[in-house]
Amino acid sequence: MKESQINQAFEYAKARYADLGIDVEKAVEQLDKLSISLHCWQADDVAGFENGDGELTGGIQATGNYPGKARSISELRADIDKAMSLIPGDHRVNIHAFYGDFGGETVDRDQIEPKHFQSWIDWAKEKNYKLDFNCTCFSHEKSADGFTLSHRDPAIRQFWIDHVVQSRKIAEEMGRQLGSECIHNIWIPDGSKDLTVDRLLYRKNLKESLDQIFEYKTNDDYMLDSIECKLFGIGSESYVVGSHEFYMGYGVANNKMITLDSGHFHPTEVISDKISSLLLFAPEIMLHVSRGVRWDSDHVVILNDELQALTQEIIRANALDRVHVGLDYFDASINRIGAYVVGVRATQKALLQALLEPITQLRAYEANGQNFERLALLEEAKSLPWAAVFDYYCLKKGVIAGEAYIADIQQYEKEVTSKR
Ligand SMILES: C[C@H](O)[C@H](O)[C@@H](O)C(=O)CO
Ligand SMILES: [Mn+2]
Repeated sequence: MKESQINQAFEYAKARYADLGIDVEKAVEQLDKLSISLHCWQADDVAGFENGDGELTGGIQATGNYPGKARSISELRADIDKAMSLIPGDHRVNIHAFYGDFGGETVDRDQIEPKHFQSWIDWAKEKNYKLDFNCTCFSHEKSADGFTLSHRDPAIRQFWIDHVVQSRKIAEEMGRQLGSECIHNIWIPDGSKDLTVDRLLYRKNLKESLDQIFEYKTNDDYMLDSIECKLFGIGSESYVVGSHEFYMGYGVANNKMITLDSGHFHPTEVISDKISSLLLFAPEIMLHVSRGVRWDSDHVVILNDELQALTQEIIRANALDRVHVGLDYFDASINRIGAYVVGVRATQKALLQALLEPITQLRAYEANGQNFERLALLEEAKSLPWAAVFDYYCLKKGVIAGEAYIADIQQYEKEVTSKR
């Protein structure tokens, strides 16, 4: 796309949106302030760097064997840098605890410390990224029977409690050094393949473990806690301890942020409609935007109806300061850098569309009971020239606009990832 074409299309878009009373420049400014948290685990199929051949467990699976996955911290960082170069704006990187820089040492999960993540912090500082963090309660011998923080054995529970406390300290240090609150997310795989009779016992254990974890007080200026539910996993089809009701109850009772992962609910259940409810009861929301296809399959995020509904709900609720947008998928069947870029750009496009929505008029129609008019304008808004505004935003940020980024990723594949 030629620069002149982009500018010309933008001028038309600006005028078209102005007809509807929408300030396109303001929407671009707002979009530019929206940081998306890029999950580090797409680049290496959730392998981590504790030990090279560790099996991925916890009921999640990265399917596919596309060549070129990152095999080391430096390869992973280079891939993220490449993806970031094709995404307009300043963003965050979301790291799991088993991605520590352990320098060849064996450091068990309950022993991890901020020093094992200093090189991540230094890299983030240099590249102007902010960081988010997660404890890793899977892919470990002490989670092999499917239970961690809710385990029947108090010694195993204590091991995972210690791990999560250490992880929260690391998150706090990341936030302190980078000057931006690091969100620490707790997701655990605990659950059973088949009918479980002592459901209350495990949930009681989990509640007590969380209480103990949060007894360690962190500085809210540096880190924020979030808790993530799930409906089922592979091998935990019948029972998951940390269900939606469990964490919603815990979060509301204890003033904790709730993480909503689009893949963690019934196949036809959407998270977009949960936002306006949760905002009334929970302090903040973290989103793990994913795309489940038939199950929590973690497909690459695309600009589909649910992504649009999700961003509309955030913008309509004026909740950009309380809803944090992160991605969570791991597709090992396609170019992994491409997977990042497609997912983040789709999320940005959805946010932009939502920012450009003729909301004042839509609200007026709704208040007057003019439901045909509301429906018609919602339909018309879908084909307004928002794509021209996104191309302009890319141009303004010095990032390739349109599909031309495909060739750039192909080049990186030829020169870098195909040689791994
Ligand atoms: C790597 C995990 O997928 C991630 O931490 C967690 O958020 C999840 O969604 C598990 O299904
Ligand atoms: Mn998730």
